[in-house]
Amino acid sequence: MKLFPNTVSGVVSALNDIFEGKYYTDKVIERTFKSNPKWGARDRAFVAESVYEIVRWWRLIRELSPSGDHYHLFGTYWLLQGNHLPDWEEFQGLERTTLMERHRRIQERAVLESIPDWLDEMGEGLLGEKWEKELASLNQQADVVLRVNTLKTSRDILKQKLEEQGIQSVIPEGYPEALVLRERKNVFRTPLFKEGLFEVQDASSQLVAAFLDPQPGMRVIDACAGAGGKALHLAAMMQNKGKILAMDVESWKLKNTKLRARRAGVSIIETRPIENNKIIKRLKDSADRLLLDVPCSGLGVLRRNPDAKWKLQPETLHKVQEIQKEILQQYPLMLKPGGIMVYATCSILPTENERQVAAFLKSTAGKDFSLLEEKKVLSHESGYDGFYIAKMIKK
Ligand SMILES: C[S@@+](CC[C@H](N)C(=O)[O-])C[C@H]1O[C@@H](n2cnc3c(N)ncnc32)[C@H](O)[C@@H]1O
Repeated sequence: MKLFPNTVSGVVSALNDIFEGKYYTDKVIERTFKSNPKWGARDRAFVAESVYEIVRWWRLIRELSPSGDHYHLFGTYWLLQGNHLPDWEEFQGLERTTLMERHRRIQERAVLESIPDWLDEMGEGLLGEKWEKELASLNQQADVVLRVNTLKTSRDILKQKLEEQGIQSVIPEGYPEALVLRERKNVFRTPLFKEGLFEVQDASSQLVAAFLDPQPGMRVIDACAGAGGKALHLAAMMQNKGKILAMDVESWKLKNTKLRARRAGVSIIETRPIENNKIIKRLKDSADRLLLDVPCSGLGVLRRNPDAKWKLQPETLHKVQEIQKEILQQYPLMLKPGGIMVYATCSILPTENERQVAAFLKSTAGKDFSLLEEKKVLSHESGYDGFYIAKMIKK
């Protein structure tokens, strides 16, 4: 594959923003595309994929590169992919045989799998022998998975319409509303997306709404709704009948929920920012179903967000676990007696998952709750993101 100076320069400057400027990869890519409006689909795909893969393999690439210069880092990545480098001045000093020799000498798993030492040690400590396979799986590129909007179409019809646009997909077993694309494609630009026929949502994430067993006409609270991925799924399962209160401490995210609801033809979602704890208390015993899709480390979705490896620190992990604990102490009061609550994370760490639920059930706030079912989804077992879902009932 031929390299072009303008797109390689786009990759290099994106890496600079991510690692020196500390910006998030998805935002940097978005900005890079905006400032290069003339790039075609192939250029964009090259830039996005190169940036994501270099971020994913950052530690290994740095170890193998002759210097920390971002052109050298790009060149190292390019050679590791089995490609040839052009004779550009920026790539002087890079040579395949030396690089491969260095690679062969590396023994440490944390370097080979490109992850910080502390995370590798913690993962092994918490997941034991499953960690190595999980780590390898979390380093793979994620599939693009769609969730069909059953309010507007069916999975078979959507599959057919995608095919007409040249987008091939397969139906995965065990996920009734999912379609997995055969090849990565920017589906957000299709008219089908603009018509609200689907959302992009990983297959594991699609399991969460079903756990809540929402029924048409119910009153549901999604207390950590963010941009509304699961709220939209709940609305479709409820056939757009009843009420969903989408709440979040970050009100700007809820604006996105409203936009997406409009596109999806959903009218039952009401958004409410959580400005203080009074807002929670006023909703005491008001919901038939309560979803706590809590903030987490994101360690189950490293395939999608590899920069979490480098942005996450032991202190931030501790802080997010404290927030999960607080949410579990304060929010369940919104559920009616007899109601069902789901606690979910996109993490694979027991400290964010089953241990949080066990501690809640033992606490005063959890004394009326019992665990009905729990699912620990590991990426190497499912082939999709790592997730945790616990379903509880209130007496
Ligand atoms: C995993 S994300 C939610 C994703 C969303 N449910 C979806 O499916 O698209 C967790 C959300 O919790 C929110 N959050 C953080 N602290 C919170 C708190 N104390 N109460 C409610 N929401 C909180 C974050 O702003 C974030 O949007």
